[in-house]
Amino acid sequence: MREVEIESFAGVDAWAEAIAARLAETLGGALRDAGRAVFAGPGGSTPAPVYRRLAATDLDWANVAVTLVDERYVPETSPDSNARLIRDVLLQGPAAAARFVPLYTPEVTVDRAAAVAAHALADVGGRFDAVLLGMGEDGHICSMFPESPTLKTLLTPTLKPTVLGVPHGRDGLAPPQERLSINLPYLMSAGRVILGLKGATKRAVFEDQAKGDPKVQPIAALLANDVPLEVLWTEEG
Ligand SMILES: O=C(O)[C@H](O)[C@@H](O)[C@H](O)[C@H](O)COP(=O)(O)O
Repeated sequence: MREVEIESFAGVDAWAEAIAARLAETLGGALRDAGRAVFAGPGGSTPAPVYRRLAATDLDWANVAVTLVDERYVPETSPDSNARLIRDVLLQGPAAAARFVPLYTPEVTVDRAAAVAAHALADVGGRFDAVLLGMGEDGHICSMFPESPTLKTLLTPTLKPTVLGVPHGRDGLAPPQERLSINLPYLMSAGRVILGLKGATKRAVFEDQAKGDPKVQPIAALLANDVPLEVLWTEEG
């Protein structure tokens, strides 16, 4: 199990600036080396300050594909939609030129939507250059929720990178949503994975979960499977 240093930042501005700069650096490197880049990010309440800064970065955004690490199984008109957050906050200004690859597909089952999303991600290379993750206070990342029936499959390191449908019931939303989530192999094959944490509670959860069982605890799985992980934290919750 790898040890990962938690890098501390005094305040959300410095924290968001540092994360956005590292994501932009990695995307810029992929654009220089391969002429294209792929970014995957989360929804939730944490990433917006990072997305605002990343959106303003001077990159060749027309050659960047932007996608999600997970999605609630709702249309973009829903306030719960992660795609809506990406379109409203990240795909603005210079970044509006990026190609967005959603995970949600209307009028199918969540598992059919996951198969369509897996195909769409494979179409943009089946690998992420830069990934931003958030974490819930239960230690979930992406839609890898404790005790979810899909958790063990999502955390199986030997599968190919893919997207799986996640039954509702564990995400703490009201009403609980079915979800779509990338699996651990997508994080193992990524160029850079940054986990952004805010507040003392999430820091303590990370430190506790890091010692856990990689078969059923996502943070432990990140550390046990050589994910190129950096953890950036700020006290400001
Ligand atoms: O769909 C989502 O909710 C996110 O993609 C999810 O993976 C998020 O990163 C965590 O739930 C943390 O959420 P907060 O940032 O709101 O704490």
